[in-house]
Amino acid sequence: MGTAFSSSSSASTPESRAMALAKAKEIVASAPVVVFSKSYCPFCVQVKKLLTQLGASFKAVELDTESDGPEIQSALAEWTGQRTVPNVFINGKHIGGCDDTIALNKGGKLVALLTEAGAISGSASEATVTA
Ligand SMILES: N[C@@H](CCC(=O)N[C@@H](CS)C(=O)NCC(=O)O)C(=O)O
Repeated sequence: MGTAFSSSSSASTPESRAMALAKAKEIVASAPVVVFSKSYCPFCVQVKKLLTQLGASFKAVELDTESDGPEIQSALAEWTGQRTVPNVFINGKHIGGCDDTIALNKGGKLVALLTEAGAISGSASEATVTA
């Protein structure tokens, strides 16, 4: 019989939520570019491909392969208001999802952000400009 106080190993508690949020923030601070992703997500594949094509280094965290992936995803939703993946951060700043990242690139702003963050070396981005 369940009670109002029954617990299970997967129940989220204020403590486990705080830990997941702290971990998400630690990951975001650990690299110039972080993509919270799921390995099977086509939008994630697209964003990772774009960053790779721009010559940017990035850290991808595949939430579907991490044991605490669901907790991290919930923490990200609480923190950024975005529950979907990809969830992209540049220089610690929340950028958004695939659409947002592509829009920044189309608007000509993504490379500058990536360069400022140190994810692309200046010469590499300039090397794409041909005579
Ligand atoms: N418009 C979003 C689409 C992202 C999206 O729909 N992602 C799916 C995975 S393919 C998602 O996060 N679904 C909810 C979930 O996996 O919990 C974007 O541009 O990033």
